[in-house]
Amino acid sequence: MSENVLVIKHVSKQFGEFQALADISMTVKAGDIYGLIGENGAGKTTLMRLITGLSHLTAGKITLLGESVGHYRHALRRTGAIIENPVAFPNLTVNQNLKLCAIQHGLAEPQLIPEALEFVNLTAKQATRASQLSLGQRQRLGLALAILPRPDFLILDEPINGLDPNGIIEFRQLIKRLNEERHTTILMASHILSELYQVANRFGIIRHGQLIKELTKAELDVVNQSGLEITVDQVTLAGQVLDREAIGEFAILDDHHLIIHHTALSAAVINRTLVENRVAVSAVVQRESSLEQYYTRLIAEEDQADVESD
Ligand SMILES: Nc1ncnc2c1ncn2[C@@H]1O[C@H](COP(=O)(O)OP(=O)(O)OP(=O)(O)O)[C@@H](O)[C@H]1O
Repeated sequence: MSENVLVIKHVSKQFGEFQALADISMTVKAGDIYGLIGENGAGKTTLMRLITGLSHLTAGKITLLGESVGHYRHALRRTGAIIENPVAFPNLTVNQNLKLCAIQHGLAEPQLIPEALEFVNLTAKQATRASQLSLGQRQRLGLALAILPRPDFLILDEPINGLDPNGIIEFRQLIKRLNEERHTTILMASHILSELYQVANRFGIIRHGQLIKELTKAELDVVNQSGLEITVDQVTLAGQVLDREAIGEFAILDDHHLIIHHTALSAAVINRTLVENRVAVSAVVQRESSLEQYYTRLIAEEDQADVESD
């Protein structure tokens, strides 16, 4: 697979007089879980509809799996999508829905249906009508339909909307497994930023139809000063030890605190390394990043800039 699964260049979308998307450029790389963030009406669904050819571009270019939108030959067959609502037919059973989907995609491999059912944990419900499933089960059926052809790329618009806490955790695990076990690249929009933070490795923030920020999870962690915060007696010496031992990326916060943003080592190993090198460590605390905090701050700054330019 080429390194870039999706390349969006200078894309705009106009509905009559209304500009829903303005000059969006972004790239989703193979293996990414790309989190798309934005308030209601920002343009996330519109962008997803353009990518899947459900709606036409006003300007710009979209390349999906090496093919240009409007000229897709194989790209859509290699892409699964849940946009707006799950697509199951309510009066058909779970199994019938999957069979119909297999026929629509021209899929002959008999193992694909049991495999998709098992993946989303719906095997026991295969004879149940879609209308009789719980919301969480319906969302999982939607996912089973989207992953049935074993797509390379998956587009999910608000997949966890309305799910209870257990449903959200289950869905998160499914997304991670798809990405890790099947190497599926995923573009996912969600308003539940704490969830998005836990699954995505890159984020794009859309506001009023414009992509105002794109950043990796690692960049977010640095901006938010999240990671392992360590309290020491001599911060300069501790910094030298971390450097010498190549512990990971870190920043000195003040005379007694430093924060390690990324490391492959456990807190216990880092603690021992510092102590063995004559640094007294009095606390090691994991500081969590908050995507929500970052997003709220960014939007407030943009709103302020808008007011000042008026
Ligand atoms: N077919 C259409 N005709 C006119 N305007 C539209 C159409 N589809 C979307 N819009 C407008 O485009 C803007 C972007 O809508 P979109 O559904 O993409 O937002 P969103 O970011 O997905 O929002 P939400 O988080 O509420 O799903 C909205 O102002 C919406 O009213």
